[in-house]
Amino acid sequence: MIVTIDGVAASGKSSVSSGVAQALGVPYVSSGLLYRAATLLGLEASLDLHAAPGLLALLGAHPVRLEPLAGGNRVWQGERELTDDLHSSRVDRGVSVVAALPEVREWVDAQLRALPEPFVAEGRDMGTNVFPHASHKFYLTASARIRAERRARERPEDVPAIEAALQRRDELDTVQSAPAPDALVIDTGPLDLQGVIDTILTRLH
Ligand SMILES: Nc1ncnc2c1ncn2[C@@H]1O[C@H](COP(=O)(O)OP(=O)(O)OP(=O)(O)O)[C@@H](O)[C@H]1O
Ligand SMILES: Nc1ccn([C@H]2C[C@H](O)[C@@H](COP(=O)(O)O)O2)c(=O)n1
Repeated sequence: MIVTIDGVAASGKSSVSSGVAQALGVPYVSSGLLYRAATLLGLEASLDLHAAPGLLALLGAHPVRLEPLAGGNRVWQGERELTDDLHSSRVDRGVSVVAALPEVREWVDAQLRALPEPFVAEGRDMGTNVFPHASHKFYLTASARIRAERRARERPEDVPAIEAALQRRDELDTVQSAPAPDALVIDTGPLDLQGVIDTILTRLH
């Protein structure tokens, strides 16, 4: 069984996927972390993030591994854990560029499709491109302002600045971020986190 949870930036994908996965007793897979890892490593190596060959050579020479767990994902490059370095504003600024590269998307998709079922997969195109035959598909939305207010509780930045950054990322990610025609679209604005999780669990039972 594969459950896909897609949505725009900061819509709650990771938090909701973790809650659903824990309730189901299965791992959840955060596809965005692989794009973030490629971005971080490219930045650290001072590579041109627009150029796929250098990024893929780097990823091939030092493979990145996603460890999906129900409570959260951990990302490794050899013995080095990258997880805590993947949600910086610096990575946020570069990741859409990396995620726009077809070769990098193929690299991510190959890793995701190799994972053993069952799991919950979250991202932008899990229900459309990566797992079109998933048994249950969901798509999370909320206004940019609501998403920014939620993110502001995590990061010491002001809400208008976060809102503008989220809107920029929404625009940059538009191509791969459309909901699957058979996905249930959930406006999370009126719901708290547990409310979104419960909405999904109700549909799964
Ligand atoms: N329905 C909700 N009500 C209140 N807070 C929420 C809700 N959903 C998520 N949050 C909070 O909003 C913040 C962003 O959520 P989360 O990181 O899961 O989003 P995301 O879509 O995975 O983000 P990104 O696209 O950056 O990976 C977190 O602090 C999370 O706890
Ligand atoms: N399946 C996916 C997952 C993520 N991306 C892009 C879009 C984001 O800009 C970036 C990081 O994702 P996040 O951690 O914010 O969910 O990666 C994508 O194109 N496809």
